[in-house]
Amino acid sequence: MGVPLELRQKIEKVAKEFFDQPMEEKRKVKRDELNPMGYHDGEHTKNVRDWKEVFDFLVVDPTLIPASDDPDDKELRVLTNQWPHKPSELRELCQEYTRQVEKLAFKLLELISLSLGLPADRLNGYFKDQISFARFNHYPLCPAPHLALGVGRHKDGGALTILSQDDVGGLQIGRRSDGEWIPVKPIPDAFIINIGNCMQVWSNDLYWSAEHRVVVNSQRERLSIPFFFFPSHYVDIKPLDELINEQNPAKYKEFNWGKFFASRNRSDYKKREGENIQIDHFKASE
Ligand SMILES: O=C(O)CCC(=O)C(=O)O
Ligand SMILES: [Fe+2]
Repeated sequence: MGVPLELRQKIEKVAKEFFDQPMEEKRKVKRDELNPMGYHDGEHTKNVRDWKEVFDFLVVDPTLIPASDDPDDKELRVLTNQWPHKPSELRELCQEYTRQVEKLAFKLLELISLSLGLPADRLNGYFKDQISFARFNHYPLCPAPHLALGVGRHKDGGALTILSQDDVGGLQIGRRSDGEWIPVKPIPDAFIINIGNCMQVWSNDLYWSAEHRVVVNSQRERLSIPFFFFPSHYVDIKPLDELINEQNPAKYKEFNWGKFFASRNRSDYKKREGENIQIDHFKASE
């Protein structure tokens, strides 16, 4: 149940070719405030600009998400993919890649359910209208790496992230006990699996969403391809009933996934005042 190695090699190659094009070409699929899919060269994590450029594409096209993070706003927004003409094989490779990685994502979801003592398909229904997407991350050479980050510290929002990275390195994970940054060594042809916020909440902290960040360097540019496995927008996320009882009460209050996503996406897009929303906002009070 793996993703064919040849497909991974092909998608890495085509991602590099895409970023190697002149800015003029990449801007043709630039994302904007209404459509967050496509090319972007100035993401913000927690309001700090990242040293990278990205290309985002949905697994399901079109995908519906809430139009805003306002809980009273029932309006939905349609997201669609923006495919560049060049490289010409990019679109088909991206579609084949997400098909294959999605299978792996469901397999992992089922294994995690089993590991929690639940039926294998316990979580599958939450992904009926999944809003998953994949991303090419390109981290260019940075002349002053100590002054920048590829991606600032954050936790992934969804259920799982399936991350493919090249051999350059730069991903670091915050150790849970003391927060020390530990480099994640690239292992050839292996995926890195991140637990996201939704899984942490469903499992009532049995699974932990690790904080991570990406450092950059002045020697070699880097490419990574995360697949963000995200539930349907209308799913309300809370600790699973089967996992809580009087001795082990729910550690989180229920929250709506689509609204959480909309609020994170908004604050990722433009610098705005204050911190963006974190899972700790939904911690149940003791
Ligand atoms: O580039 C990486 O290794 C990780 C990127 C990341 O954390 C993200 O896109 O959420
Ligand atoms: Fe991440």
